[in-house]
Amino acid sequence: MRILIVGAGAVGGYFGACLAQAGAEVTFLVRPARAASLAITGLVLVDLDCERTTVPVTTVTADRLDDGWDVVLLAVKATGLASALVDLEPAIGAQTVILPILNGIDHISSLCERFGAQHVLGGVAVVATELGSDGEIVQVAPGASIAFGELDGTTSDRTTCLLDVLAKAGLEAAVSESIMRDVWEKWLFMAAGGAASVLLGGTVGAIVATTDGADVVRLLIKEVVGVQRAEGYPPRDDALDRVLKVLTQPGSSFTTSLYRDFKAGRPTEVEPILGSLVHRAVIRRIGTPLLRAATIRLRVHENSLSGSP
Ligand SMILES: NC(=O)C1=CN([C@@H]2O[C@H](COP(=O)(O)OP(=O)(O)OC[C@H]3O[C@@H](n4cnc5c(N)ncnc54)[C@H](OP(=O)(O)O)[C@@H]3O)[C@@H](O)[C@H]2O)C=CC1
Ligand SMILES: CC(C)(CO)C(=O)C(=O)O
Repeated sequence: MRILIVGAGAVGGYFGACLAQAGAEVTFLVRPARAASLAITGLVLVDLDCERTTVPVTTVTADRLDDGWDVVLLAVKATGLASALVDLEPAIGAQTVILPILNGIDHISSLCERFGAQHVLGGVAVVATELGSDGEIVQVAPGASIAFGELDGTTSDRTTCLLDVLAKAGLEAAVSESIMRDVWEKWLFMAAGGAASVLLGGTVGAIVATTDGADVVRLLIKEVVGVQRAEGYPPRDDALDRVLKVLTQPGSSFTTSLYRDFKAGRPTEVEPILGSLVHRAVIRRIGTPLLRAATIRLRVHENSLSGSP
C-alpha cells in the first residue's frame, strides 16, 4: 500500500514516522525547506521521556509528485489547506483515498467538492504533539490513536487494508462505522476546550482550580452542543460524558493545539474550530456569547500577527 503523508508536521510526522519505522511504504509530501532539512536530519521523534529517535524518511515535493497512491493522509493545518489541495492534486488517481485528520468539519466538504466524495474518508487523530524549533516532533502528552471510516458508515476493503497497515505499525487504530459523528464529537472537544483555555488563559487544571471556572467550561460545552444539535449532530451520551470529564478534570495539564498555537504566538485554526460554529449559530439564531468572545479574541490575535489594526 503506497501511502502519501501530506505535511511532516506534528501529527503527520508522528504517524508517518511510526509507519516508516515499521517498514510501511510511506512518502512525505513536503515543501522544499522541509525536504532539505529532513534529508539532513531525518525525522526526529522526541518522546515523553525526552528520548530522541531518528527515522530516515522519503520525501517528495509537489513539482515531482506522481500518481498511483493508495492512501493520502492529509495532515496540514487548516491555514495551509487551500495550497495543500492544489499541491496534492496530481497524487489523486482512480484508486486513491484521502484520510484527513484535521480538526473541525469544513475540510471534509472542501475535499469532497474538489476530488469527489468517493475519494474521501473521515478521520480523527487523538495525539498531542508539537513541532520543535529544529523541526523535531515532540510528544507533549501520552496516547496516540487514529480512527477513520467511510463517510456513509459502510465497511470497505480499503479501510480494512489501511487498518492492517496501521496496526502492523503498532498504532492504536480503528475503523469507525460512525466517523462523521466521531468527527463532530472531536470538534465539540476541541472547540469547548480550546475556547475555555483561550478565554480563561490556562490549562484545564488551572481553570477548574478557580471559583466558577468549571461552570464556564460547562457553559461552553452547552453552547457547542446547542449548535451541533441544531445541525443534526448532537454528541452521543458517552462522548458528552467524556468531554465533560476531561475538560473539568482537577489538576489536568490538558490543552489543545489551538491554545498552544495561540500562546506561542503562531497563527491558529480559529475559523474552522470556532468561527464555523459561531457562523452556524448566527444563521440558526442560537446565542453563543462565550464562543463568540473566544473567536474574537483569536481574530484579534490573527490581526496582530498580520499587522492589521
Ligand atoms: N498537534 C496536535 O496535537 C494535533 C493536531 N490535530 C490537527 O491536525 C492538523 C495538523 O496539525 P499539526 O500537525 O499540529 O500542524 P503542524 O503545523 O505541526 O504541521 C502541519 C505541516 O503541514 C505542512 N504543510 C502545510 N502546507 C503544506 C503543503 N502544501 N505541502 C506539504 N506540507 C505542507 C507544514 O509544513 P511547512 O514546514 O512547509 O509549513 C507543517 O509541517 C490540524 O488540523 C490540527 O488541528 C489533531 C490532533 C492533534
Ligand atoms: C483534542 C486534541 C488535544 C487531541 O488530540 C487535539 O486534537 C488537538 O489538540 O489538536
